[in-house]
Amino acid sequence: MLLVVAAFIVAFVLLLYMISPLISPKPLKLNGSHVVVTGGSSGIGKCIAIECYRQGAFITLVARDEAKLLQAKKEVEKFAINDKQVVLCISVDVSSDYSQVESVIKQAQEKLGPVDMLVNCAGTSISGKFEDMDVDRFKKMMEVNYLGSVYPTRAVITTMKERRMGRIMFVSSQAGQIGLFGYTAYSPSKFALRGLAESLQMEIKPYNIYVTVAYPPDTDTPGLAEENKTKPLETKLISETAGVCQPDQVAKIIVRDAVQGNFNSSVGPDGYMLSALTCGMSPVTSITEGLQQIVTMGLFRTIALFYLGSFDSIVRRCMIQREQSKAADKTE
Ligand SMILES: NC(=O)C1=CN([C@@H]2O[C@H](COP(=O)(O)OP(=O)(O)OC[C@H]3O[C@@H](n4cnc5c(N)ncnc54)[C@H](OP(=O)(O)O)[C@@H]3O)[C@@H](O)[C@H]2O)C=CC1
Ligand SMILES: CCCCCCCCCCCCCCCC(=O)[C@@H](N)CO
Repeated sequence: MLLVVAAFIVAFVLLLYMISPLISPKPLKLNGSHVVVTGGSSGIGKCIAIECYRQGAFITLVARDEAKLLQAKKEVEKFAINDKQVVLCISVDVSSDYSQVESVIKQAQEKLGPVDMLVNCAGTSISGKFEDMDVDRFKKMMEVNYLGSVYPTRAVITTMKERRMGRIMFVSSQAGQIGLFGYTAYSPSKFALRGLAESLQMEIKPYNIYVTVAYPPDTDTPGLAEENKTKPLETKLISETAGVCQPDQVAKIIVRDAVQGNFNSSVGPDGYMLSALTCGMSPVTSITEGLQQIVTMGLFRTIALFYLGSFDSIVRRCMIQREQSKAADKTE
């Protein structure tokens, strides 16, 4: 009896692998392709641009500050692998006016050809306690991190569908998979990207366009340095769990996953567990990934309960400490 069940399971897994070419997309050739990177003048975005350039892509960097863009262009150009490659800079706010975003994308396509891969990396973060943050921060986060990804995507999608090819990448965050102390404004804007990505992927898969959502942990960038200036102690202690990564390493992983057309892109062992645990109804891009999710889900939930317990105790400890120091101040 046991043997029959085992034989069935083996046959089932073999069958899955036989149909796997139907699920796995064909890798994108970066050499000679046109990659647009929003937020390409700094941090993770700049490293993604460098990684694509090293593989022969033509790059459009999009951000607001022109001086920073020019500086980044120089850095990216050092990694040329042939003398035809070009780095184009475009200064625009991706979050404010759709018609502006549409027109700069059009300019970029006229100069470097249709966009093969769009990397939505422009974004910003703010942390703080819910009641301490200015209410307009909540709007700002949604505008930059969410609408700032909707607009460029909207501007490239029609041409991609006509060409029946392309890649769209959204840079979310581990804080887009789990809500944490201090991220009441930031996390929702990163969770929103997941909803957008899943819906869009279902629409454009028949057109051979693949969406990737990346969930990096804390990464050593100017953006993180800025965020750390006002980060609550609780947020710092909790985030330390997943450590700090280097942007070039994060970029390598993200670009590899986008090229392969993987829906999910995570960094490190915590990132891997978080992604398996929060896969929900997201699309699956390889049989191995699907099988891993099935097998590991219960185990990872068990581990997660311990993490959640330790996060709660960090929050409680910090609260008690604050109250004690407040009481001490009063008695002085
Ligand atoms: N660093 C980290 O710890 C993590 C970061 N992330 C996400 O990765 C992305 C990049 O982060 P990181 O490299 O740290 O950030 P940086 O602050 O170093 O870089 C942000 C980039 O986005 C651009 N940008 C910001 N706002 C706009 C806007 N409105 N319009 C156009 N461009 C804009 C900036 O240029 P300019 O200001 O000139 O416009 C800059 O090029 C963000 O979405 C962030 O949320 C996710 C997980 C961890
Ligand atoms: C099995 C379950 C495993 C659970 C592991 C949980 C680890 C949680 C750590 C969360 C770190 C959040 C980083 C946010 C980074 C970010 O987006 C900002 N720095 C942007 O600047």
